[in-house]
Amino acid sequence: MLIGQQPKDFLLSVEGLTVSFDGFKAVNDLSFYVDENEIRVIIGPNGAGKTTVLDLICGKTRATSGSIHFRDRDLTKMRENEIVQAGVGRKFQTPSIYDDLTVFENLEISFPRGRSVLGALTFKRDAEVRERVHEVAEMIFLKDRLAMRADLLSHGQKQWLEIGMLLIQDPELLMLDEPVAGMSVSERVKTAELLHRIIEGRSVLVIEHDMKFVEDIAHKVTVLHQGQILSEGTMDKVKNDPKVIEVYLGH
Ligand SMILES: Nc1ncnc2c1ncn2[C@@H]1O[C@H](COP(=O)(O)OP(=O)(O)OP(=O)(O)O)[C@@H](O)[C@H]1O
Repeated sequence: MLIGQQPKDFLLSVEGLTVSFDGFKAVNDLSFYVDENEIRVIIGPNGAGKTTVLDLICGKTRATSGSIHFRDRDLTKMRENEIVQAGVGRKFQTPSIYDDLTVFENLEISFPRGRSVLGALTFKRDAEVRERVHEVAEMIFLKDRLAMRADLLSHGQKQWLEIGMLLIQDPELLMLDEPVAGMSVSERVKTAELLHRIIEGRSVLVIEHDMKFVEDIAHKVTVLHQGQILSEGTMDKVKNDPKVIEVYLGH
């Protein structure tokens, strides 16, 4: 085999992706590729198609044409629950946690069922779940809040808890829609730290408007405009791109 002639192994390959709503192409022949262990941020003006791209990847919206390969599986041919099982986790803007359960319980119920070897003893599974809950709680800065009811957490802590509920399922691709909206400055800094921690063994795809946060987390930025890529590359490259300044950053 010749070096340099093999296709690169991307975690996610989006190719020629298009979706039309009554003839309006919200996403129009879009192609982009996400590496393993990459934090990719999608930015762009309102209505650019950012949320629709995440909806297409998680199977909430069906593509009109194109493909979304997650390793070797085409997500456009799979149902939402199959996509979750394949290792794609998605967090929406509003946290969907169980307010009347504790932090521990919220994490515990998110642990995937039936992952242990069939016939494993219950106490063994319980120990495994407990260990994983503690591991994740530590990661999301909530290890001292395990016994607290979720509704007593701050807005930022609720967002972290929901990220934790996804992390406990160990997705290979985690998608987050405006994760720091409504957070304090210190919570934003900690969220950036959290994302850098969790990319070991996974990639993260984030939609974000807060440019300081984007600068802190993005390995690569994709700028969308009218369902197409306007610019792509490092934050430094895109923020100095005259096209991006004209349609987005200059406003
Ligand atoms: N189910 C739908 N039916 C019809 N039009 C839709 C549908 N979903 C999205 N759109 C349209 O597609 C376009 C892209 O919307 P989308 O929400 O993806 O943009 P966005 O970049 O996420 O914007 P924002 O930053 O405001 O969240 C918009 O014009 C929107 O009105």
